[in-house]
Amino acid sequence: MAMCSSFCPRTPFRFRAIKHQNSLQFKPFSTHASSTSPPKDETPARIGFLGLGIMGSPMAQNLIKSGCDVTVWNRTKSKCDPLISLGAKFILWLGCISVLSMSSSAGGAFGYKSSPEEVAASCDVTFAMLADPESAVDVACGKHGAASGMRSGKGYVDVSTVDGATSKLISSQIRSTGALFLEAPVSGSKKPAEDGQLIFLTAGDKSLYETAAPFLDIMGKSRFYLGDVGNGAAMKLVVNMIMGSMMASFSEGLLLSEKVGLDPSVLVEVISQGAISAPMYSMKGPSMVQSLYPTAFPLKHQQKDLRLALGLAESVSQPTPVAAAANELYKVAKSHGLSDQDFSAVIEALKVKLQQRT
Ligand SMILES: NC(=O)C1=CN([C@@H]2O[C@H](COP(=O)(O)OP(=O)(O)OC[C@H]3O[C@@H](n4cnc5c(N)ncnc54)[C@H](OP(=O)(O)O)[C@@H]3O)[C@@H](O)[C@H]2O)C=CC1
Ligand SMILES: O=CCCC(=O)O
Repeated sequence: MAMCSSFCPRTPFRFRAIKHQNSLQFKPFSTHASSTSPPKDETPARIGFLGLGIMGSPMAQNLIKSGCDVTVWNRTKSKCDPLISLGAKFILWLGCISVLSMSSSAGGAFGYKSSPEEVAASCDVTFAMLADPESAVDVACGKHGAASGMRSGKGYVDVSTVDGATSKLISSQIRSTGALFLEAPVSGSKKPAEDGQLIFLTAGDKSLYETAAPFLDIMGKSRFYLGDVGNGAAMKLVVNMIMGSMMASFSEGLLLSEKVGLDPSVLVEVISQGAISAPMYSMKGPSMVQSLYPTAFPLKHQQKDLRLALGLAESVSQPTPVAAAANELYKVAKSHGLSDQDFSAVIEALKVKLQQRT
Protein backbone atom coordinates (compact mmCIF):
# COMPACT_ATOMS: atom_id res chain seq x y z
CA MET A 1 0.00 0.00 0.00
CA ALA A 2 1.33 3.42 -0.89
CA MET A 3 0.71 6.31 1.48
CA CYS A 4 1.36 9.97 0.87
CA SER A 5 1.83 12.76 3.34
CA SER A 6 -0.20 15.89 3.92
CA PHE A 7 1.47 17.14 7.09
CA CYS A 8 2.80 20.72 6.84
CA PRO A 9 6.28 20.70 8.35
CA ARG A 10 7.32 24.33 8.11
CA THR A 11 5.84 25.66 11.35
CA PRO A 12 8.29 25.72 14.29
CA PHE A 13 6.94 22.65 16.04
CA ARG A 14 8.60 20.69 18.79
CA PHE A 15 7.77 17.05 19.35
CA ARG A 16 6.85 15.31 22.58
CA ALA A 17 7.25 11.59 23.06
CA ILE A 18 4.11 10.09 24.57
CA LYS A 19 4.15 6.57 25.96
CA HIS A 20 1.16 4.77 24.46
CA GLN A 21 0.85 1.13 25.55
CA ASN A 22 4.17 -0.32 24.34
CA SER A 23 4.90 2.13 21.58
CA LEU A 24 6.13 5.69 21.31
CA GLN A 25 4.08 8.35 19.59
CA PHE A 26 5.15 11.87 18.76
CA LYS A 27 2.82 14.81 19.03
CA PRO A 28 3.90 18.15 17.55
CA PHE A 29 3.32 21.27 19.64
CA SER A 30 3.96 24.86 18.59
CA THR A 31 6.92 26.63 20.15
CA HIS A 32 4.70 29.74 20.14
CA ALA A 33 2.08 28.05 22.30
CA SER A 34 1.34 29.21 25.85
CA SER A 35 3.79 28.29 28.59
CA THR A 36 1.59 25.69 30.28
CA SER A 37 3.78 22.81 31.44
CA PRO A 38 3.54 19.58 29.46
CA PRO A 39 1.55 16.66 30.86
CA LYS A 40 3.65 14.43 33.12
CA ASP A 41 3.78 11.52 30.65
CA GLU A 42 5.24 13.71 27.91
CA THR A 43 8.96 14.31 27.38
CA PRO A 44 10.62 15.98 24.38
CA ALA A 45 11.18 13.48 21.56
CA ARG A 46 14.88 12.92 21.02
CA ILE A 47 16.08 12.26 17.48
CA GLY A 48 19.48 10.84 16.59
CA PHE A 49 21.12 11.40 13.20
CA LEU A 50 24.13 9.32 12.09
CA GLY A 51 25.96 10.24 8.87
CA LEU A 52 26.26 13.88 7.86
CA GLY A 53 27.36 13.76 4.23
CA ILE A 54 25.78 15.51 1.24
CA MET A 55 22.34 14.16 2.17
CA GLY A 56 22.51 13.64 5.94
CA SER A 57 23.57 17.22 6.74
CA PRO A 58 20.62 19.02 5.12
CA MET A 59 18.19 16.36 6.36
CA ALA A 60 19.36 16.79 9.96
CA GLN A 61 19.39 20.55 9.47
CA ASN A 62 15.71 20.53 8.47
CA LEU A 63 14.84 18.54 11.60
CA ILE A 64 16.71 21.04 13.79
CA LYS A 65 15.16 24.06 12.05
CA SER A 66 11.72 22.53 12.59
CA GLY A 67 12.32 22.45 16.33
CA CYS A 68 13.30 18.80 16.82
CA ASP A 69 15.73 17.82 19.58
CA VAL A 70 18.51 16.32 17.42
CA THR A 71 21.73 14.57 18.49
CA VAL A 72 24.27 14.13 15.68
CA TRP A 73 27.20 11.81 14.96
CA ASN A 74 29.51 11.51 11.99
CA ARG A 75 32.71 9.51 11.44
CA THR A 76 34.50 12.74 10.50
CA LYS A 77 33.54 14.71 13.58
CA SER A 78 34.10 18.20 12.17
CA LYS A 79 31.00 17.75 9.96
CA CYS A 80 28.93 17.87 13.14
CA ASP A 81 29.98 21.43 13.97
CA PRO A 82 27.67 23.39 11.59
CA LEU A 83 24.73 21.41 12.98
CA ILE A 84 25.83 21.92 16.58
CA SER A 85 25.86 25.67 15.78
CA LEU A 86 22.23 25.32 14.74
CA GLY A 87 21.33 23.66 18.04
CA ALA A 88 22.13 19.97 17.56
CA LYS A 89 23.52 17.98 20.49
CA PHE A 90 26.80 16.06 20.33
CA ILE A 91 27.62 13.38 22.89
CA LEU A 92 31.13 12.90 24.20
CA TRP A 93 31.70 9.47 25.67
CA LEU A 94 34.29 8.08 28.10
CA GLY A 95 33.25 4.46 28.37
CA CYS A 96 31.17 4.99 31.48
CA ILE A 97 29.93 8.58 31.30
CA SER A 98 28.37 10.62 28.52
CA VAL A 99 28.43 14.40 28.41
CA LEU A 100 26.75 16.75 25.98
CA SER A 101 29.12 19.03 24.11
CA MET A 102 28.86 22.27 22.16
CA SER A 103 31.67 21.24 19.78
CA SER A 104 32.88 18.01 18.22
CA SER A 105 36.48 18.90 19.08
CA ALA A 106 35.83 19.40 22.81
CA GLY A 107 37.18 16.58 24.92
CA GLY A 108 39.72 15.51 22.32
CA ALA A 109 42.56 16.14 24.75
CA PHE A 110 40.96 13.76 27.27
CA GLY A 111 40.35 10.95 24.77
CA TYR A 112 36.58 11.43 24.75
CA LYS A 113 34.75 9.84 21.85
CA SER A 114 31.29 9.90 20.40
CA SER A 115 29.67 6.77 19.04
CA PRO A 116 26.48 5.63 17.28
CA GLU A 117 25.79 3.52 20.40
CA GLU A 118 25.67 6.60 22.63
CA VAL A 119 23.43 8.46 20.20
CA ALA A 120 21.00 5.53 19.91
CA ALA A 121 21.00 5.04 23.68
CA SER A 122 20.06 8.66 24.29
CA CYS A 123 17.44 9.02 21.53
CA ASP A 124 13.93 7.72 20.85
CA VAL A 125 14.34 7.43 17.07
CA THR A 126 17.72 7.32 15.32
CA PHE A 127 18.14 7.99 11.58
CA ALA A 128 21.18 6.78 9.62
CA MET A 129 22.32 8.15 6.23
CA LEU A 130 25.46 6.26 5.25
CA ALA A 131 27.46 5.74 2.09
CA ASP A 132 27.00 2.06 1.28
CA PRO A 133 26.17 -1.40 2.66
CA GLU A 134 29.52 -1.73 4.46
CA SER A 135 29.26 1.57 6.34
CA ALA A 136 25.55 1.05 7.08
CA VAL A 137 26.33 -2.33 8.70
CA ASP A 138 29.35 -0.98 10.53
CA VAL A 139 27.50 1.97 12.04
CA ALA A 140 24.45 -0.12 12.98
CA CYS A 141 26.04 -3.43 14.03
CA GLY A 142 29.77 -2.81 14.59
CA LYS A 143 31.60 -2.18 17.87
CA HIS A 144 29.81 0.70 19.62
CA GLY A 145 27.31 0.59 16.77
CA ALA A 146 23.75 1.83 17.12
CA ALA A 147 22.34 -1.65 17.90
CA SER A 148 24.31 -1.69 21.17
CA GLY A 149 22.35 1.37 22.30
CA MET A 150 18.91 0.18 21.20
CA ARG A 151 16.19 -1.37 23.31
CA SER A 152 12.42 -1.80 23.38
CA GLY A 153 10.57 1.48 22.80
CA LYS A 154 13.24 2.84 20.45
CA GLY A 155 13.37 2.91 16.66
CA TYR A 156 16.10 2.84 13.99
CA VAL A 157 15.36 4.32 10.56
CA ASP A 158 18.00 3.59 7.93
CA VAL A 159 17.68 6.03 5.03
CA SER A 160 20.91 4.93 3.27
CA THR A 161 20.73 3.23 -0.15
CA VAL A 162 21.66 -0.41 0.43
CA ASP A 163 20.58 -3.81 -0.89
CA GLY A 164 17.79 -5.85 0.69
CA ALA A 165 20.14 -8.41 2.28
CA THR A 166 22.04 -5.65 4.08
CA SER A 167 18.82 -4.05 5.23
CA LYS A 168 17.54 -7.39 6.55
CA LEU A 169 20.80 -7.96 8.44
CA ILE A 170 20.58 -4.55 10.10
CA SER A 171 16.88 -5.10 10.80
CA SER A 172 17.53 -8.40 12.57
CA GLN A 173 20.30 -6.90 14.74
CA ILE A 174 18.16 -3.92 15.71
CA ARG A 175 15.03 -6.00 16.31
CA SER A 176 16.94 -8.52 18.45
CA THR A 177 17.28 -5.71 21.03
CA GLY A 178 13.49 -5.25 21.18
CA ALA A 179 13.66 -2.02 19.14
CA LEU A 180 11.84 -1.39 15.86
CA PHE A 181 13.37 -1.03 12.39
CA LEU A 182 12.35 0.86 9.27
CA GLU A 183 14.28 1.07 6.00
CA ALA A 184 13.55 4.36 4.27
CA PRO A 185 15.89 5.11 1.35
CA VAL A 186 15.16 8.36 -0.44
CA SER A 187 14.56 9.47 -3.98
CA GLY A 188 15.75 13.02 -4.57
CA SER A 189 19.20 14.55 -4.34
CA LYS A 190 21.04 17.38 -2.56
CA LYS A 191 18.59 20.19 -3.43
CA PRO A 192 15.43 18.23 -2.52
CA ALA A 193 17.19 17.28 0.73
CA GLU A 194 17.85 20.97 1.43
CA ASP A 195 14.27 21.89 0.50
CA GLY A 196 12.63 19.07 2.50
CA GLN A 197 11.31 17.57 -0.75
CA LEU A 198 12.59 14.00 -0.58
CA ILE A 199 10.51 10.91 -1.38
CA PHE A 200 10.80 8.17 1.25
CA LEU A 201 10.55 4.52 0.16
CA THR A 202 9.89 2.78 3.45
CA ALA A 203 9.43 -0.80 4.60
CA GLY A 204 9.59 -2.61 7.90
CA ASP A 205 7.83 -2.06 11.21
CA LYS A 206 4.57 -0.29 10.44
CA SER A 207 4.29 1.21 13.91
CA LEU A 208 7.73 2.82 13.52
CA TYR A 209 6.62 4.10 10.12
CA GLU A 210 3.74 5.82 11.87
CA THR A 211 5.94 7.07 14.70
CA ALA A 212 8.52 8.45 12.28
CA ALA A 213 5.97 9.99 9.90
CA PRO A 214 6.11 13.56 11.33
CA PHE A 215 9.89 13.54 10.91
CA LEU A 216 9.77 12.05 7.41
CA ASP A 217 7.31 14.82 6.56
CA ILE A 218 9.78 17.47 7.70
CA MET A 219 12.48 16.02 5.44
CA GLY A 220 10.33 14.97 2.51
CA LYS A 221 7.33 15.70 0.33
CA SER A 222 5.95 12.17 0.18
CA ARG A 223 6.38 8.72 1.65
CA PHE A 224 5.51 5.24 0.51
CA TYR A 225 5.08 2.27 2.86
CA LEU A 226 5.96 -0.85 0.86
CA GLY A 227 5.61 -3.72 3.37
CA ASP A 228 8.41 -6.07 4.38
CA VAL A 229 12.04 -5.04 4.86
CA GLY A 230 13.78 -5.29 1.49
CA ASN A 231 10.94 -3.78 -0.54
CA GLY A 232 12.07 -0.19 0.11
CA ALA A 233 15.64 -1.09 -0.84
CA ALA A 234 14.45 -2.89 -3.98
CA MET A 235 12.26 0.06 -5.06
CA LYS A 236 15.17 2.46 -4.56
CA LEU A 237 17.57 0.25 -6.56
CA VAL A 238 15.12 -0.11 -9.46
CA VAL A 239 14.66 3.69 -9.58
CA ASN A 240 18.40 4.32 -9.51
CA MET A 241 19.06 1.60 -12.08
CA ILE A 242 16.77 3.47 -14.48
CA MET A 243 18.38 6.80 -13.56
CA GLY A 244 21.92 5.51 -14.16
CA SER A 245 21.01 4.18 -17.60
CA MET A 246 19.19 7.41 -18.47
CA MET A 247 22.24 9.47 -17.61
CA ALA A 248 24.55 7.17 -19.63
CA SER A 249 22.23 7.39 -22.64
CA PHE A 250 21.91 11.18 -22.27
CA SER A 251 25.72 11.44 -22.22
CA GLU A 252 25.97 9.46 -25.47
CA GLY A 253 23.39 11.73 -27.08
CA LEU A 254 25.16 14.93 -26.01
CA LEU A 255 28.48 13.73 -27.43
CA LEU A 256 26.94 12.38 -30.64
CA SER A 257 25.13 15.66 -31.26
CA GLU A 258 28.39 17.55 -30.93
CA LYS A 259 30.28 15.09 -33.15
CA VAL A 260 27.80 15.57 -36.01
CA GLY A 261 28.02 19.34 -35.75
CA LEU A 262 24.95 20.12 -33.63
CA ASP A 263 24.90 22.38 -30.59
CA PRO A 264 24.40 20.12 -27.53
CA SER A 265 22.75 23.03 -25.68
CA VAL A 266 20.04 23.01 -28.34
CA LEU A 267 19.64 19.26 -27.86
CA VAL A 268 19.01 19.89 -24.14
CA GLU A 269 16.35 22.44 -25.08
CA VAL A 270 14.72 20.12 -27.64
CA ILE A 271 14.59 17.26 -25.11
CA SER A 272 13.05 19.55 -22.48
CA GLN A 273 10.04 20.18 -24.72
CA GLY A 274 9.30 16.61 -25.77
CA ALA A 275 8.05 13.33 -24.40
CA ILE A 276 11.43 12.28 -22.98
CA SER A 277 11.75 15.49 -20.96
CA ALA A 278 12.99 14.88 -17.42
CA PRO A 279 14.02 17.38 -14.75
CA MET A 280 17.37 15.58 -14.53
CA TYR A 281 18.26 16.44 -18.15
CA SER A 282 17.31 20.11 -17.75
CA MET A 283 19.18 20.40 -14.44
CA LYS A 284 22.38 18.55 -15.40
CA GLY A 285 22.51 19.19 -19.18
CA PRO A 286 23.74 22.83 -19.17
CA SER A 287 26.67 22.08 -16.85
CA MET A 288 27.53 18.84 -18.67
CA VAL A 289 27.81 20.84 -21.90
CA GLN A 290 30.45 22.94 -20.11
CA SER A 291 32.19 19.83 -18.72
CA LEU A 292 31.25 20.88 -15.17
CA TYR A 293 30.05 18.33 -12.64
CA PRO A 294 29.31 19.97 -9.25
CA THR A 295 28.62 17.05 -6.96
CA ALA A 296 25.04 16.45 -5.86
CA PHE A 297 25.01 12.65 -6.27
CA PRO A 298 28.55 11.23 -6.22
CA LEU A 299 29.37 9.01 -9.19
CA LYS A 300 30.73 6.30 -6.88
CA HIS A 301 27.28 6.00 -5.26
CA GLN A 302 25.53 5.72 -8.64
CA GLN A 303 27.91 2.90 -9.60
CA LYS A 304 27.27 1.23 -6.23
CA ASP A 305 23.52 1.41 -6.89
CA LEU A 306 23.89 -0.08 -10.39
CA ARG A 307 26.03 -2.88 -8.93
CA LEU A 308 23.40 -3.59 -6.28
CA ALA A 309 20.56 -3.37 -8.82
CA LEU A 310 22.33 -5.89 -11.06
CA GLY A 311 22.60 -8.19 -8.05
CA LEU A 312 18.88 -7.75 -7.42
CA ALA A 313 18.11 -8.60 -11.07
CA GLU A 314 20.40 -11.62 -10.90
CA SER A 315 18.53 -12.88 -7.83
CA VAL A 316 15.36 -13.23 -9.93
CA SER A 317 17.10 -14.14 -13.24
CA GLN A 318 15.96 -10.89 -14.87
CA PRO A 319 18.10 -9.81 -17.85
CA THR A 320 19.24 -6.17 -17.52
CA PRO A 321 21.67 -5.66 -20.44
CA VAL A 322 21.18 -1.88 -20.62
CA ALA A 323 21.93 -1.38 -16.92
CA ALA A 324 24.90 -3.77 -17.18
CA ALA A 325 26.37 -1.68 -20.00
CA ALA A 326 25.77 1.54 -18.06
CA ASN A 327 27.47 0.02 -15.02
CA GLU A 328 30.60 -0.67 -17.09
CA LEU A 329 30.68 2.98 -18.13
CA TYR A 330 30.48 4.18 -14.52
CA LYS A 331 33.28 1.76 -13.64
CA VAL A 332 35.43 3.30 -16.38
CA ALA A 333 34.59 6.76 -14.99
CA LYS A 334 35.65 5.63 -11.51
CA SER A 335 38.92 4.27 -12.86
CA HIS A 336 39.62 7.76 -14.25
CA GLY A 337 39.33 9.36 -10.81
CA LEU A 338 35.76 10.65 -11.16
CA SER A 339 34.29 8.86 -8.10
CA ASP A 340 33.62 12.01 -6.10
CA GLN A 341 32.35 14.10 -9.02
CA ASP A 342 28.65 14.23 -9.75
CA PHE A 343 27.36 11.12 -11.54
CA SER A 344 26.82 13.25 -14.68
CA ALA A 345 30.63 13.09 -15.06
CA VAL A 346 30.02 9.65 -16.56
CA ILE A 347 30.10 11.53 -19.90
CA GLU A 348 33.85 11.89 -19.37
CA ALA A 349 34.20 8.10 -19.62
CA LEU A 350 32.79 8.32 -23.14
CA LYS A 351 35.17 11.14 -24.03
CA VAL A 352 38.04 8.92 -22.87
CA LYS A 353 36.75 6.12 -25.09
CA LEU A 354 36.54 8.53 -28.04
CA GLN A 355 40.12 9.72 -27.47
CA GLN A 356 41.38 6.14 -27.31
CA ARG A 357 39.93 5.53 -30.79
CA THR A 358 41.34 8.65 -32.46
N1 LIG B 1 23.70 12.44 -2.86
C1 LIG B 1 22.53 12.07 -3.37
O1 LIG B 1 22.00 12.73 -4.29
C2 LIG B 1 21.79 10.90 -2.83
C3 LIG B 1 22.42 9.90 -2.09
N2 LIG B 1 21.67 8.84 -1.65
C4 LIG B 1 22.28 7.77 -0.86
O2 LIG B 1 22.44 8.29 0.45
C5 LIG B 1 23.60 7.78 1.07
C6 LIG B 1 24.51 8.94 1.48
O3 LIG B 1 24.78 9.68 0.32
P1 LIG B 1 25.60 11.06 0.37
O4 LIG B 1 25.20 11.85 1.54
O5 LIG B 1 25.48 11.63 -0.99
O6 LIG B 1 27.06 10.50 0.55
P2 LIG B 1 28.36 11.15 1.17
O7 LIG B 1 29.47 10.38 0.56
O8 LIG B 1 28.35 12.63 1.08
O9 LIG B 1 28.24 10.78 2.73
C7 LIG B 1 28.45 9.48 3.17
C8 LIG B 1 28.33 9.41 4.67
O10 LIG B 1 28.68 8.08 5.09
C9 LIG B 1 29.73 8.17 6.06
N3 LIG B 1 30.59 7.01 5.98
C10 LIG B 1 31.20 6.49 4.89
N4 LIG B 1 31.91 5.38 5.22
C11 LIG B 1 31.76 5.22 6.56
C12 LIG B 1 32.23 4.25 7.48
N5 LIG B 1 33.01 3.23 7.10
N6 LIG B 1 31.85 4.37 8.78
C13 LIG B 1 31.06 5.40 9.16
N7 LIG B 1 30.58 6.35 8.34
C14 LIG B 1 30.92 6.25 7.04
C15 LIG B 1 30.45 9.44 5.71
O11 LIG B 1 31.23 9.85 6.80
P3 LIG B 1 32.52 10.82 6.58
O12 LIG B 1 31.96 12.20 6.54
O13 LIG B 1 33.37 10.55 7.75
O14 LIG B 1 33.16 10.42 5.29
C16 LIG B 1 29.28 10.36 5.40
O15 LIG B 1 28.66 10.78 6.58
C17 LIG B 1 24.22 6.83 0.03
O16 LIG B 1 23.76 5.53 0.32
C18 LIG B 1 23.66 7.33 -1.29
O17 LIG B 1 23.62 6.31 -2.26
C19 LIG B 1 20.32 8.75 -1.85
C20 LIG B 1 19.67 9.72 -2.55
C21 LIG B 1 20.36 10.83 -3.14
O1 LIG C 1 20.21 8.14 -5.05
C1 LIG C 1 20.23 9.24 -5.60
C2 LIG C 1 19.07 9.74 -6.29
C3 LIG C 1 19.24 11.08 -6.87
C4 LIG C 1 17.90 11.60 -7.36
O2 LIG C 1 16.86 10.96 -7.12
O3 LIG C 1 17.92 12.67 -7.96
